[in-house]
Formats: sequence, structure tokens, C-alpha cells
Amino acid sequence: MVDALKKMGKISRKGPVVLVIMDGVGFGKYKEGDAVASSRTGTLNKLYKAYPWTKLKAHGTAVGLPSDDDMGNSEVGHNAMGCGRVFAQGAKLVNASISTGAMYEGTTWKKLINNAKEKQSTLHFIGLLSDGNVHSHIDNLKAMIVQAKKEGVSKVRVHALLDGRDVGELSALEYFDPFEEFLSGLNDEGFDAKIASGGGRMVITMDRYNANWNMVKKGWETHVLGEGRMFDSAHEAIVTLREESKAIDQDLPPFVIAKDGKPVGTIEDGDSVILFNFRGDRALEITKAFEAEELTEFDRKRRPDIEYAGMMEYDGDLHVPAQFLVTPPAIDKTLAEYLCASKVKQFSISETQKFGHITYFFNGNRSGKFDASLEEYVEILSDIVPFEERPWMKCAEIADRVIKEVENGDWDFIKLNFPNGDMVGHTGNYQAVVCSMEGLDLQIGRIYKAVMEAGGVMVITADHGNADDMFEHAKDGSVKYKENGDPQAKTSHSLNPVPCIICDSNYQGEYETELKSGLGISSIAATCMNLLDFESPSEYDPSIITVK
Ligand SMILES: O=C(O)[C@H](O)COP(=O)(O)O
Ligand SMILES: [Mn+2]
Ligand SMILES: [Mn+2]
Repeated sequence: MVDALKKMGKISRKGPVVLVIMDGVGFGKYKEGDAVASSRTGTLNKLYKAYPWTKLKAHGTAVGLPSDDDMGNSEVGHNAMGCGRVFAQGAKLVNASISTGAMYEGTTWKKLINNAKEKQSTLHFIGLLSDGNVHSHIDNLKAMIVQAKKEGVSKVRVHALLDGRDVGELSALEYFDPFEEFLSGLNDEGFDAKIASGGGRMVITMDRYNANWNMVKKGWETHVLGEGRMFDSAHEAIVTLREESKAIDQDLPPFVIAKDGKPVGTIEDGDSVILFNFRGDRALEITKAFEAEELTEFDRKRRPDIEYAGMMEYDGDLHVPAQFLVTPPAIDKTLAEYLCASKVKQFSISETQKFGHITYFFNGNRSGKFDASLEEYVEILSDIVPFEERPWMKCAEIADRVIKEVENGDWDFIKLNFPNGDMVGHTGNYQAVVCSMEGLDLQIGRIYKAVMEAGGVMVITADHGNADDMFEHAKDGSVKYKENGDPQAKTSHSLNPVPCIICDSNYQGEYETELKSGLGISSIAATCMNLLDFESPSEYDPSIITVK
């Protein structure tokens, strides 16, 4: 348990500090494709003129990723904002564990490998097949397969999800084709590795925050039971299903690879299974499907008796999964924990799609509260729809509730995540993103009014960019076009910086109006502490404000 924070005795506000996280809203680098800049955001424009603001780094090493070529993402972004400093993140830790060989010395790896060897059974890998480095990296998978062969495993089956969300929207074959070749190169009379099933990551297996368990059910049927449309190869499945459905990769229907009408890789008693995604939000449900004795969410029909391991521990509170390959970053001393120790009353809210971001990710990948008597978490249920069809999502409902809470005056610190910029940004639909940004801006205006009336402070920021970069650009900065002349949509996050605006209802000159520059989003935590009149702990990254 951390100590209570020290009071500064310098900043006193009647109302709460309200932290607004606009998920996926950054400052575009290119004019073309910047759906944030090209939206009518009357509120934000007004706030930029009236209040101090700065740009914060939200990608690469500033959020604990291996290099500055890595875009930011919600996990590392919320970890940084909620924990006040930067930890080496999953992408970096897994990479290191594999390249030093530490993973293969661990008990979990040895147990799964020995299980497959002793029982002459199959080693399965399930996960996202791309180099997005948000949930997984294909190089990790390849390295593990090579090692498994070296250690004497004879049969490997890969259940590969198409990405198209952290990488190009139609890039799957750039990963699948060379990967199939890679497997063929390894295969010999003693070793047999194949892709056994697959599908789009937004259709099967990778649901999060209990938004749509039907996705997990479909994933189970595809990977475990081998039920579904059958194809001779992943290449054939992808080409055919694309042609028929016109879907982009993340939405491609599921497929099962079969030979002579029989699936090549169902998951059976005695097998070993590794979920090779390192990020937790979209790994928890499929993990539960494998691990739970009783499952109420869907009928598994058959639950194989297997050795199951995740790439990482996905929930540090609940210790899920039971077995994992790499220990996650030891994120401690979070903002919420410090605020609880200091008796600060805190309210957190988002809709389902980002509910865990503002709670679980923000608290360093822990699902529980630090002090239930001081904290309330509210989830507004997300619609189960393609978000380009409802780009406003639940931003009005979130704002309604926040305004009510601000007016009631029960909380010292309120934090919320608006998913619009990100969830709609991932669809690649430019018009929908503009609509999402304009809807969001209206709601920020409503919250702003309530916070000013209550005499509070509103801090507006984001976890990484997305909506600010909606077109693919060539290295020389020019927009890439499709054959039909439309710009090529970019569905993934951007490498761009994000805003931090401090709207203070009652500024009395207690801090410099010029905000510090060159900082990253990890500085949000210390900033919120200062605005709540606390000194920030020495281990935290510096506050954006300089208190006089
Ligand atoms: O899981 C996802 O939707 C994407 O891979 C990353 O988006 P997020 O980091 O904003 O959740
Ligand atoms: Mn995000
Ligand atoms: Mn995203």
C-alpha cells in the first residue's frame, strides 16, 4: 500500500478535476486524412484558444514500446496515464524473453513442450498473425515454432486471426503467405506444422470486456471443434472469403482448414495450447473459455483436457491465466492507488468497448478497485454494431452521466474515456469518423459547461492517435490511392502526439500558464495530482504544470 500524497496547500477548487480521454484523437501529421482537423469541432477550437494546452508524446519509447516506430495503443497509453511513469511493456518484454532464450528456460514453456512430447500430442498456437505489436508479433510465433521443433515437438497447429486493424486493412496475405512458406520450410518427416483455422479478429475469438461473447463462441467452434466452412489452405480461404464477403481483414468470416473433409487441427485431450497474444483485454474471454470449469456464456459442447498457457499474465489481480510464459511489467503505485490512500473520491466511466481501458488498463492491468468505499466504476453498454453505422456511439449517454455526477458534487476526481475517435477510426470510414468527432465535440462542450459551473477543472487528452490519420501515406508523404481512385483507408493507430488542454474554472495564477513541453502522456498522472492540490511522488514523471 502506498502512502497518502502530501498536500501542497496551493490549489483549491470547489468542483472536481475531470479527466477526459478522447481515445484515438491526435494531431495529424498530414492534412489529407486528418479527420480530426477536418471536423467541425467548435468546442475544442474554442478551448484551444481560451486555455493553456500542449502536445504530448503517445507512441514508441514514450509509452514503453520497443522503438519509436511503434504506434501507441490503449493498453500502454492508459498504463502510462494511470501509473505516472513508463514501464517496459509486453511487446518489449516478450521480445527480450525470446531473444535471450529466457522464455524457454521457464517452467511453463517446459511443461507445455514436455506434455506435447510425452503424449505425442499437438502443440497449438492461437493468436493474431501480424507484426502490429499491439496484441502480438508474428516473429514471436515463428521463434517459438522453431524452438518447439528443436525441442522435439512433432506436431504444431496454428489458429491464426487476421488483423487489418493494427496493420493495413487488406494486408493479411502479406503475413499468411510467407508464414505458410515458413512452415513448409520447417516440415520434414519428423515435424508437421500447419495453419488449422482462422478468421477476422473482429468476428471471432478476440472480443473484449464481455461486449459480444458470440465472437468467442465462434472462435471456439472454429479453433477447438473444427466446425465451420472448410478450405484446403488459409490462402484459399482468405481469397475466397474476401471475394464473397467484400470484408476487410478484421471482419473476414471464420474458416477451418481440412484435408479429405476432416479438419487438420482440432484441439483434443492431451494437447498443449499457447495463446500467443501478449495483450490482455482481448485475451481474457477465450482464456476463460479454456480454463473455466463451468462456463455460462456459451455451450462449449466439448472442453478438451489440455495444458493451456497465455503469452503473459493478462490480469494481475485475478491471476489469469493460471499459466503464462512471460511475466508482465510490474506496474505499481498507480494514480488510483495513491488517490485512495489520500482519501480522494473517484468516479470512472466509459462504454463497454473502453470500460476496461479506464479501469483495468488505467490501474496497471488490474480489474479490481483499490478501495470500493472511495471508487465507483460505471459501464454504459455499447451497441453491438459496426461502429461506422453508429459513429456517435454512447458519447451522449456518457456525458449525461458525467454531468449528473458533476452536479451532484460527490466526487473529487472523475475520469472518462470517449471511444469515438478510436473505434470509428478503426473502421477506416472517413465520413463516419468526422461524424464521430463532431458528436464527441458536442458532448465535450456539455461536460465543459457543467465543470465550469461546478467550479472544477477539466483536463482533455488522449491515449494515442487514430482519427487524425485516416489515409495510408507513402514514404514521401503522398496519399496512396486504390485502383478506383479513392484514398486507401488507414485503420490502425497513428504515431502522432496528442493534446492536453487544461480548462480551469478558477485559475488564480497558482501555476505557470505556459505548460511544459516535450513530455509524454505519463505526465498526466502527476498533473491530475497537482490539480487536486497534491505533490506528485518523486518516482512519477513530471507534471505538465509548474506550480508556483
Ligand atoms: O484491440 C484493438 O481494437 C486494437 O488492436 C487497438 O486498439 P486500442 O489499443 O485503442 O484498444
Ligand atoms: Mn486507445
Ligand atoms: Mn484502437
